[in-house]
Amino acid sequence: MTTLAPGIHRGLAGVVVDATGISTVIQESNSLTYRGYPVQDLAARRSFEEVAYLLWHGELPDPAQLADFRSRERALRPLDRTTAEVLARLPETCHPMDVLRTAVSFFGAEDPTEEDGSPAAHRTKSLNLLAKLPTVVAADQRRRRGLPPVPPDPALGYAENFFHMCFGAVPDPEVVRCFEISLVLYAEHGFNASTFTARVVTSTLSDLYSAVTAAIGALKGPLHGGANEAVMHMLTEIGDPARAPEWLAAALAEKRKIMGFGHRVYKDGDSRVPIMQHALDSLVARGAHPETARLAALHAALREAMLDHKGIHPNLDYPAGLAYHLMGFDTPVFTPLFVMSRITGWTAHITEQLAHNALIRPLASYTGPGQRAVPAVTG
Ligand SMILES: CC(=O)SCCNC(=O)CCNC(=O)[C@H](O)C(C)(C)COP(=O)(O)OP(=O)(O)OC[C@H]1O[C@@H](n2cnc3c(N)ncnc32)[C@H](O)[C@@H]1OP(=O)(O)O
Ligand SMILES: O=C([O-])CC(=O)C(=O)O
Repeated sequence: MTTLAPGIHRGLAGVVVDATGISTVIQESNSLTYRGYPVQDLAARRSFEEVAYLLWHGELPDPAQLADFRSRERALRPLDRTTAEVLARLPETCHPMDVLRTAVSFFGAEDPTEEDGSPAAHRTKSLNLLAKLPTVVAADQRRRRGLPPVPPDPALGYAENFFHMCFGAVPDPEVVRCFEISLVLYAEHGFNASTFTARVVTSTLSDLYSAVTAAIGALKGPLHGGANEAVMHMLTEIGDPARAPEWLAAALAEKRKIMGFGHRVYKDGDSRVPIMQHALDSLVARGAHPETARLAALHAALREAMLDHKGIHPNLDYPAGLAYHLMGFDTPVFTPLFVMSRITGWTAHITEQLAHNALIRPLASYTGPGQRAVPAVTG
């Protein structure tokens, strides 16, 4: 391991770079709050739409505010023809996160108010993205399955409508509820890498679409949001629950990172995991299929082996990855599902960054060659 000069914090580990009023992890009680409300209570009692409103406005909506928010979100869901055509031209070999990144960039290019950074303009743009991203994700999954898009249904809530656009049907309320819980848990998590990326872009006084496009790029990586997809690939690679300890020992010997485990902030377990694991358990209990039982046993066996070998706990991506598989989503779509939720946290942070802006520009300790003369050109 490289020894760093004093004062260097590689990866900004442990560095507090600004203040935020949006969310916090309370280490002593291993809990997470959004605007002061414990996330487990929000997941149990509130819809994802209410949580989005809370993150953006600072307070939960009253019934009239919620009704207005819901009707505006529902009206904004359809994609215009040009956007649908642009996205349909992207090669099917590209990752669904590339489709989302392109979509957000295109929404910015189409928006004549792109440069308007006022809080009111930000709220309109954020709601537009919240409403349209599921339409993009669902149409993309269907295209890859060789199916035409299913238009959004304004009679359905956010989570139900997403299932409807993906599969042409809404599953049992219990499955929809598990999905909604995952959206609430994924919505916001402080200065994580993608949110920080959005804040860096915003700090130059660039526009919201540029910040969100960059955040999608940061979330795609497997050390961050890409881990929920990577969990499923890993479970497929291991295959048999009995193989989990031996597979893990070999992977750790090769210094591989085990996807869905570990966290920069939580060292004794991610506060969101018990809630998501409970939702996953309820999905497993519904599935009579032997494949579901095998995957659940494998998931548990790897979690136990990781705790035994390394003492490292799972993060939210570990139960969310398998839960999304059991809900019927294709594996490459798992990280876009994270985007559909985190768009709320990103845009709340973009607005907060602008309200107290300072250009984010750290320093580096130089380790290259000392100053030297440029040699004369020969020949
Ligand atoms: C929603 C989210 O974005 S949550 C994060 C999702 N990402 C993942 O699941 C990817 C796998 N996890 C990891 O790579 C890491 O745990 C991270 C990137 C999340 C956090 O990393 P850091 O805070 O930088 O911790 P760091 O990588 O220094 O780990 C500390 C020690 O634990 C080990 N460790 C941490 N996580 C893992 C893991 N998943 N697999 C194997 N070893 C691990 C490291 O190898 C290191 O060991 P060492 O001290 O012997 O070198
Ligand atoms: O906080 C982090 O570093 C990663 C994470 O769990 C999240 O973004 O939800």
